Amino acid sequence: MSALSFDSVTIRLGRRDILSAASFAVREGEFVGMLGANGAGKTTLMRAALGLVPVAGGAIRVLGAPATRGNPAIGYMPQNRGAMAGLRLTGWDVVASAAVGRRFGFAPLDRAARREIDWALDEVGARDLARRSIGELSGGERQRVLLSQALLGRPRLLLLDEPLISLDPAHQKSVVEIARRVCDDLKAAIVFSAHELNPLVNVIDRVLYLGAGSAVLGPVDEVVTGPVLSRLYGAEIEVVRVRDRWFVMAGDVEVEREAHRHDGRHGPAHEHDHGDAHA
Ligand SMILES: Nc1ncnc2c1ncn2[C@@H]1O[C@H](COP(=O)(O)OP(=O)(O)OP(=O)(O)O)[C@@H](O)[C@H]1O
Repeated sequence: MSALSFDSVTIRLGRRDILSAASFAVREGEFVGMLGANGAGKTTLMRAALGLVPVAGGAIRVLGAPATRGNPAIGYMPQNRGAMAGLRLTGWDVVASAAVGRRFGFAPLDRAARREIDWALDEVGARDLARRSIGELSGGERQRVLLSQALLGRPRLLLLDEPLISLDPAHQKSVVEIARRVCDDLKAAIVFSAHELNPLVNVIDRVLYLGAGSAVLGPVDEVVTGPVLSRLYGAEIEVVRVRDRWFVMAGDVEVEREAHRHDGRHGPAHEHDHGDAHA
């Protein structure tokens, strides 16, 4: 059984096919890095797995069952673009708000629920951080707290939407390493979207690349190649590897780096800030 499978899935938004008869299967317990140009459909793919975006054709299955809303087997960390900067709630309260809303009705948290929240915070090394207000944490610290929110209920599939946004390299490294540890500890499959391969390349099991309506999943050295990426980007791409760093080049432009630079990541929250961490 796969953790997440897309079987000939077409997703149409407006007049555009974001995915066009795309097929791939994420194995149970594997860590998949998801890449693709801005607008390739990474967020849409996650929202479709959550049952929030209808498919125009094909079938999505999560752990063998059709994708539906509110699936407790999925932990979801939506994109966060800084909307929490002014928030005075503690990290613990933010994580608890998911527990209250999602799994325990609106009753006060009982001891088991509180233990689960503490466990999730420990899992990402954020129990102490969570005593502080979420608005005063650094971007990397905040991402760890938000990641713990997605762990409540010990899901078998984690969908993490761009956890590295706006983080410096040191924080990127710590978030990626924590995700790897969570993957191993929980034996959960992870789909982790990102704009650049390099922060992920040494920890992921396989890579899922989106583009031109297609999705290609496989080992990094089979997917991140000139021919495959030229098809997905619809442009002549050359992949250059220097020791353990990968450079995806269109002529003399480094594609992933340019996309990141021009996508307004450092500005205020925008339409992607769905603000809803519930599956
Ligand atoms: N409700 C909608 N109606 C029409 N088009 C939409 C809708 N939602 C998203 N889109 C478009 O679908 C495409 C895929 O968007 P999506 O957010 O999934 O891409 P992404 O790969 O996550 O991009 P980014 O890397 O910029 O976050 C984009 O062109 C987006 O503008």
